[in-house]
Amino acid sequence: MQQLYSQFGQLEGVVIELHKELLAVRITNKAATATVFLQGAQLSHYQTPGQPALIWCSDESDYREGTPLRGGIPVCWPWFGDIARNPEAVQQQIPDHEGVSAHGFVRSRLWDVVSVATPDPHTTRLHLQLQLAADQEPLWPSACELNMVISVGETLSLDFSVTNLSDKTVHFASALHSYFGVNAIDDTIVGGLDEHSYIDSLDDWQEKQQHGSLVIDQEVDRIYRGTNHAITIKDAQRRMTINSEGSHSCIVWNPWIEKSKRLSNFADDDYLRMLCIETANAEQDYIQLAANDSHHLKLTISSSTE
Ligand SMILES: O=P(O)(O)OC[C@H]1O[C@H](O)[C@H](O)[C@@H](O)[C@@H]1O
Repeated sequence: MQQLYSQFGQLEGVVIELHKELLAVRITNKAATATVFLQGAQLSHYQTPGQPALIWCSDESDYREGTPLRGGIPVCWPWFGDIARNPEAVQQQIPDHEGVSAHGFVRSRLWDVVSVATPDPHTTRLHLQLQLAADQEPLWPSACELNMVISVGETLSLDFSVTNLSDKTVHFASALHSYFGVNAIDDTIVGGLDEHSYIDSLDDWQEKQQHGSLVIDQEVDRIYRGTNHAITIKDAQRRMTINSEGSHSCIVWNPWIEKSKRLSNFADDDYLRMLCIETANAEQDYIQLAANDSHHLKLTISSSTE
């Protein structure tokens, strides 16, 4: 912490802080506030002045090493959800599937801070990195470099990139598992999914078709296909817009009443105030990355009250 503080803690609007066992960078500039944890490069908070927080994070998160926070934007990599539900090519990259947790392993790993910059009073840019050396990771033997650049300003943007440093093509799935804060889930409409097909994981992984806007009035856990355009979340207070690059799939998830009771670090009624729209490379949209190539998964979030 001392070293981080002397490197980056002197910058105006940048505070290095400890939440129980976890280090975080707290950012304040003229346009927004944000908090990013070094564990998992996980953003937990983003808010613009006079607006409710855009990103939701559970008050029950326990801030322990090895446990991702419940909320914010966890990074899922190199598989999404249950490993057994990933494409064969992704599963084959992982040597041993026994007892592995959902959503890969990098969301609970400690990332390095490469730089923090404030190019102007309205923008702060944080660059985090995770180096995976060849044959050092039980769950990922190929050498890869993961970078996350988070820009905090009037909009929030994340650029998650993977560079394949091995001499073979690698295959992976990924997601920026964003938990959005909503005023009331039963007064929330998701736009941008009309006429898209999706996989319904709650109905035997059947393929279905979305017609019109999506209203959340029950448990929802779906992988939408072909979502390489803006998606909107409209509640009583505002419209949030999610733009992505390098992604053709997104997951829409709300645990609703019964699953909320079973979820870790989640209050029974938290489902009323959150909705996950996860910018992803999931299911058939998994990434095949040649040696020395990089893939960028980018997400930009903005909101307006009109
Ligand atoms: O509890 P976690 O491992 O963080 O997963 C939370 C949720 O993530 C995704 O959205 C999945 O589609 C859900 O099935 C899962 O319950």
